[in-house]
Amino acid sequence: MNDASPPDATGIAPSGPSSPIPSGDAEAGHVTPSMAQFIEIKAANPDYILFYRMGDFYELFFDDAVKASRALGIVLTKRGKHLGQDIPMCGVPVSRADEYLQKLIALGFRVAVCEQLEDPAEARKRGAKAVVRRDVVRLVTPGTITEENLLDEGRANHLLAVARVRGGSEDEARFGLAWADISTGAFRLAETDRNRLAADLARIDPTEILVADRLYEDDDLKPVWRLQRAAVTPVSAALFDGATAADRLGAYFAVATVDGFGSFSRAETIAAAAIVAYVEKTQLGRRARLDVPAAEGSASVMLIDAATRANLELTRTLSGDRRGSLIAAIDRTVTGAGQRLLVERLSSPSTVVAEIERRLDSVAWLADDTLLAAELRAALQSAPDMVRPLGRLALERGSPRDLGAIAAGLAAVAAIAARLDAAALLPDEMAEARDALRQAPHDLAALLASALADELPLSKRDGGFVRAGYSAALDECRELSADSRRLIARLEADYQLETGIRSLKIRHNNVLGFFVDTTAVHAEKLMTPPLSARFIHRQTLANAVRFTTVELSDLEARIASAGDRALGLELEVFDLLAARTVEEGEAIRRAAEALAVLDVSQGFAHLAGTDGYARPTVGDGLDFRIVGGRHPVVEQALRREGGDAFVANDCELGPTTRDGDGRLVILTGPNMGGKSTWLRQNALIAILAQAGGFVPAAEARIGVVDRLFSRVGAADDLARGRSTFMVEMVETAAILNQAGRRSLVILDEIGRGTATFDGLSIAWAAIEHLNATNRCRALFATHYHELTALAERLPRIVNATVRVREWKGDVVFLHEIVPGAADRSYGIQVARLAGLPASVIERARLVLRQLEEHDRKRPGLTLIDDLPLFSALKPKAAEPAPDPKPQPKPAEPALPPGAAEALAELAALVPDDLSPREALEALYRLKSKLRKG
Ligand SMILES: Nc1ncnc2c1ncn2[C@@H]1O[C@H](COP(=O)(O)OP(=O)(O)OP(=O)(O)O)[C@@H](O)[C@H]1O
Repeated sequence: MNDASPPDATGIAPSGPSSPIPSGDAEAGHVTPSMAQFIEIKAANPDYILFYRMGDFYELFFDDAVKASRALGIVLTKRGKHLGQDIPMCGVPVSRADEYLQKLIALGFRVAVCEQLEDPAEARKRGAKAVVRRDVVRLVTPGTITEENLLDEGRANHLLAVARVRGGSEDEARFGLAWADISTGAFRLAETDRNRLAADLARIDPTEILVADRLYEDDDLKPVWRLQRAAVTPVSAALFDGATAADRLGAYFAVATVDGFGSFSRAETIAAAAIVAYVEKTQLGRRARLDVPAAEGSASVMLIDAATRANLELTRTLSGDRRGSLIAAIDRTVTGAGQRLLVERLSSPSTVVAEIERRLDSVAWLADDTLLAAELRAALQSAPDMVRPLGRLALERGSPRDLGAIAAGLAAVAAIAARLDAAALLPDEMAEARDALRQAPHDLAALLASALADELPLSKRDGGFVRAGYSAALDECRELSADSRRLIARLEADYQLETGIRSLKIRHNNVLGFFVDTTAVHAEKLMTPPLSARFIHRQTLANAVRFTTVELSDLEARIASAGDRALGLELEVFDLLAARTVEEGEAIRRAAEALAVLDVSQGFAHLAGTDGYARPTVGDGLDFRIVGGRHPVVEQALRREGGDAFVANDCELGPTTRDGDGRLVILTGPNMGGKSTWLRQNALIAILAQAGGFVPAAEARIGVVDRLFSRVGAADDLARGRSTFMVEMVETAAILNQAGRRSLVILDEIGRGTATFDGLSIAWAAIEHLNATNRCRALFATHYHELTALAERLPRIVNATVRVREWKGDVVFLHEIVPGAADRSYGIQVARLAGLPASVIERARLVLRQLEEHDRKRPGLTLIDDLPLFSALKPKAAEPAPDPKPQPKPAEPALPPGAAEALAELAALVPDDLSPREALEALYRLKSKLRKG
């Protein structure tokens, strides 16, 4: 489809006063005033695609046109020449600009919207060559959008800045993170280090990341930027200037010092100042309302690195869909704000037991009082989002519908507050929410309800949004305009009578305004005296002739002026209502947050009721005891398919002794038995519990997990030149280097991507390291049955397996996890189920029998049994102490007879002195020596 405007589609002559581009005959080297204007505006916004307003189109030129036409799939054309070269150009109609903006923003582009600031007629008054005044009115970037249709209702839109503050050495660099959602005003800060940086970015999941140029080019950080889904925007180092950061931040919030906001680290303050500077820059003087920044103690959230987050499919699946993710399975919220809060809680599960308990108390209370929960749910369903409309109103980008949303939201707030007032003894979190609802500006709600019409237009310029009866002056204007319409109807009847033309009509269009319309047959009559004195000819078409009259023109002027006046009055009412709403912004925002909290709680309570989720017990110990646990996503999928029910399974990872560390379970079992499912479900249960939700289990007791690691599934990362095995090893390295005593680690089939013995050895050593050095709670699924021997030697390691039943040579999966070790993987049976040709299966059985026979004769485990214990203890960083027990020398391999003589000759050979033929002969000689010996 060709959406690009043709070169003259603007209706403005290419070389006319409003065109920045010279016409085709412009001389090479000559720059017209209009071209100079374009170049100046573009030069001021070099990093932005410039949407250049020309009449009904936004035109794009030069490189912008090339990039955008490719990204948007619109036709690239050319318009005129600059310095002797064709100027590439494309255009998008103003009426569809949002749609194109959305696409460009989603692709990570930034757009500068440049408008005509005066009518072309105004410009012409200054002279034939005068250029229409234009300027950029808005910079649109992924992290600073506020439009409803550009935002995802259920997702926060975070703009994030990363500031680095160096300490004495490279290792000591600290990173300040500041992130804000200008559509809601949320503004947070955190400090992190190089190790945790990627995990924190994955947790916050921004849409745009700001970094200083130098950081953007930093070799150590480049891989981090490359991994982001967000647009990473390098900006001038001036935005991150440490010396002025606190003052700039204070100036944004109009306070003399930011000390009152809380204690921020230097890195956090610098990042926060970069955010406000960028917001100011992109909003061009309009002040986006942001909350006072709140520092988030990094110790208060469970850290989940990017790979784990992706593998566990928390908020989206590996293929990027919400469907099939954890959030899609457990989300029972009914509002956009509730959904956003749920995503935030799942992405950053708490590690503070008191906070988790507060949330769980609300869920438990609502799960108990199902009647109140149902009423709350119904009331929330009618509560539109208030925070984003409020943000738009504050930025003077609001519409009557935004006011309508606030009005409807406040009505829901009042209803819910009244319902909660009637409830006795609310838990703390809900009581706080109720208080915030009570303090909502209820008089504003009444004002909006009395002022706004039932049907509201998208744009305030369309008018008609003020309710009749609200403003006497407006009602008068409207009556006048309605009256005039009645007068027109009367005039039409009079003209019909006077002319005797029954078919005569008074019509209206945008070009002529009101006119008298007759068929060509009757026109002659109106064009001859005496009627011609009254009816003034305007236009002749094929079947119609159009006239005007003095009365009609007068009436038209009256209607237009009444309409203008009415619209003017409506706009005044709008400004007043918007100003009142923005004044009450704080209270509205608090009420909206309270609704989101209630929505998340009712969502979890609803889920508990429909899906049988239970309240977990979360404590400060190292417990991990799940009874009857299920996988939230797999369980629902099985239910949907209507096949077998999900088999619930227990998991015990708590310490075996009073002050001991948690356990490590080695899970062996058949392919397709349910190993991966079990591993993941236990991680998901921990996340849900610490997010403050009920969990899919009969019982769950969890000692707070501070960091969750997983190594499950594997995919090539060819873009970064990493094979599947390499990805696996990089992720395993991160776990072994970082997991601590409070962490939960799940590892699925470590080492399977390489030769059997290499893989087994790596898996073996990894388990020893987890046991002795990380000392964390861990689940380790493997097909290396040899590893189960470790459970006998290391007390914290236990074996578990998945039960199967063999039936007439087939395998039946029972999906039941039981103590013990598997002796085989049933891989061939699974391959048969998958439809491998019968001949291949038969052959595989034969090969397997032979291999097993061979293995029985030369059992490989003796070597492993001989390995020293605790070999994975961390080596001391200081000078190595002399080893008290010298390591036994590896046994010399027995050499074949004749080898010594052959080796001696080999040592004496100088390959460079030999011709190819002599070399070959030497080789034969050496071989025959070996044989003879
Ligand atoms: N507890 C369960 N109850 C019912 N069905 C289950 C259960 N666990 C797993 N399944 C079913 O079995 C399938 C295979 O499970 P899963 O991928 O966890 O097996 P696996 O042991 O990890 O297999 P492999 O070793 O081949 O990777 C799942 O897709 C699911 O349909």
